[in-house]
Amino acid sequence: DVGHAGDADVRFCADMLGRVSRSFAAVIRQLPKGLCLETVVFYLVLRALDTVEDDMEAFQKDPGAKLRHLRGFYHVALEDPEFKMHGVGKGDEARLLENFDRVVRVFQGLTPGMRTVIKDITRRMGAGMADFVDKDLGQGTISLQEYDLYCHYVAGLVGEGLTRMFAESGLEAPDLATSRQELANSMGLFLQKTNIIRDYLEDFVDGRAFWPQEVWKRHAPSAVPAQSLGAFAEAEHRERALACLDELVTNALEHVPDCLAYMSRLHTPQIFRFCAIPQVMAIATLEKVYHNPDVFTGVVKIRKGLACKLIMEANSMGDLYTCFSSFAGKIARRAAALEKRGDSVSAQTLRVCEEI
Ligand SMILES: CC(C)(C)CN1C(=O)[C@@H](CC(=O)N[C@@H](CC(=O)O)C(=O)O)O[C@H](c2cccc3ccccc23)c2cc(Cl)ccc21
Repeated sequence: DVGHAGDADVRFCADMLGRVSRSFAAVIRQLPKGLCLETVVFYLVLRALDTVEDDMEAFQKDPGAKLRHLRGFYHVALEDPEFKMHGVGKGDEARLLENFDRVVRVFQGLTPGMRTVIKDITRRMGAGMADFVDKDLGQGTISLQEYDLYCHYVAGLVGEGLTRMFAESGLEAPDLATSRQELANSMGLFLQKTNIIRDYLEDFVDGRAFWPQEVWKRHAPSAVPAQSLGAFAEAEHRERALACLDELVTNALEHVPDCLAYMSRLHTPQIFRFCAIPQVMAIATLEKVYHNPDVFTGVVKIRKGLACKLIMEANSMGDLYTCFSSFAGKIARRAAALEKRGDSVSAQTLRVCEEI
């Protein structure tokens, strides 16, 4: 029972989830009652916010409007049961915003505790996104510290929100929500950094560059910002581009011990799987992109067959240790071979892989 939100609204949310998130929808649906609908709403609210942040055309005539929408989304969107947005995003994401009032009515049917978490995370994420819109990400984030801060806003906060929702549902211990913020943050950073590394070309074509200048300047031919990032796609800069890529993969791998520590504290099987499946997909993706020039000419995705195998082997910490050490071992072997050829980054990669 979700209060005055009609069944039609709940059905809309369930249908929309399947449209905006390919394989992850099935993972959310297996969550227990008392957490499933809450997570669907949370996912859709975050997706709506992400759609506003991502739209580079809709606010061209009034850039201030994007900042106002991002900073005000938690209040305007989640308080107004008639809230809709037209002309933002495309395809199913635009449809989500045009019918957002239906999500709001389901949100308002959730318990006060759940609403508090979702509203708090939406507020802080929107404010953080707005800060970075100003920084003109076309030049890439400046430093590794800003890279971590951006990932904290768009993904680390999701970890904090989910951790608090797990506790709110009574299915996981509250201590996970208080003392373990750092671990929950790492869960998000690991996923987001993997996405940013994998989506290099796609983002560059969209005029966005999330790769931190602090890293690619070290390897980029000339210090001309926007071109350098694009120059990586050209063959003659291939070696430098791969060194930059390997450094970012190594940086992402540093979060693995925290992610494993976080998941070792989960007790509910469905919640464990909900957290573990994106993690095993990410470690497999990092292994596939490490020192892989295809990253600069297309989007490197793991094969469907491997994805299915990973999903079947994400049921216990034993499964996770096996999966993570297997992929870390593959990366370490590639790094060792590169180090023999005088590669500069691979020694650091080896050190990080030995920690996993
Ligand atoms: C940016 C992001 C990593 C937070 C996005 N994010 C995720 O990536 C999804 C997975 C997903 O959407 N996969 C896509 C793959 C793809 O789109 O390429 C799929 O369709 O299979 O998982 C995360 C997610 C799941 C479980 C625990 C998490 C802890 C901290 C942070 C995020 C956590 C997620 C949970 C929620 Cl509630 C909302 C968003 C996310």
